[in-house]
Amino acid sequence: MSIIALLPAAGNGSRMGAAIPKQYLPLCGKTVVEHTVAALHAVPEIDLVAVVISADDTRWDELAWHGFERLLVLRCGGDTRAASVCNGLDALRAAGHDAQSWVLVHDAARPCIAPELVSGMISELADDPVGGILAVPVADTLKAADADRRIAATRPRDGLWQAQTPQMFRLQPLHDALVDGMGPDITDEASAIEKTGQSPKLIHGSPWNLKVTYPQDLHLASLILASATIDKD
Ligand SMILES: Nc1ccn([C@@H]2O[C@H](COP(=O)(O)OP(=O)(O)OP(=O)(O)O)[C@@H](O)[C@H]2O)c(=O)n1
Ligand SMILES: C[C@](O)(CO)[C@H](O)COP(=O)(O)O
Repeated sequence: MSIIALLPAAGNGSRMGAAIPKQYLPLCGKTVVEHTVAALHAVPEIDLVAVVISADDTRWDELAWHGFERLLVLRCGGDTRAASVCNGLDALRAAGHDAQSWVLVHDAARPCIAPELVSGMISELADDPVGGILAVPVADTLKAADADRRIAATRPRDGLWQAQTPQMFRLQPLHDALVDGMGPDITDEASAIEKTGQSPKLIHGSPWNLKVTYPQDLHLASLILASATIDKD
């Protein structure tokens, strides 16, 4: 049974407000997506790194991908992240990948993921009947805002976690959950699985595994990657 990383990379990055999709923005000498692909490709347990890009993506082919012998590009991005993931799962099944293959869906916009964190996740979930996600417990006090951006209420944070990626589920069950549950409330793979009545496992992630969403996130990601390089030296 193979273990596949599936990277949705077909977004427009509207919240970043850049002239190009954020996955192609420069970060520490490469592009965001190159860092993410390199990190997942460095996980020894992963047999294939499949990247979902838009059918009209013109930037992917400008990058140098030699040396990534387990890399597959799927030009089947959809109108939403969930649609891109679903299309990618369809393509993997059509290519003959086993329905029970483990698939780790990871945002291309999370370039600081540590390969050892992914290996630990794979080991912890290897025999899990459902699958699970990387996440971090909420550490800040949570406030609900009113229309005037004033505090309307304080929300209890006990037991709350912030979901990250990878999110690891079996190929066909994840595909079917996404197809059956597709809607604006499905912002990650786990929410589709939860809709089927199953409870994915929470695996401790890292605050460094941030999603590059706004301009300040790119600066933070560069500091994280630079410090990771220093730690390795
Ligand atoms: N139709 C989409 C939308 C998003 N994604 C991918 O899903 C990941 C997380 O989504 P998000 O951070 O929301 O990226 P964007 O949709 O590009 O950003 P925004 O919502 O600000 O437009 C990103 O790697 C993005 O490329 C995708 O593959 N297909
Ligand atoms: C999947 C995710 O990264 C988990 O936190 C998040 O839901 C993606 O949200 P986005 O609005 O598509 O970036």
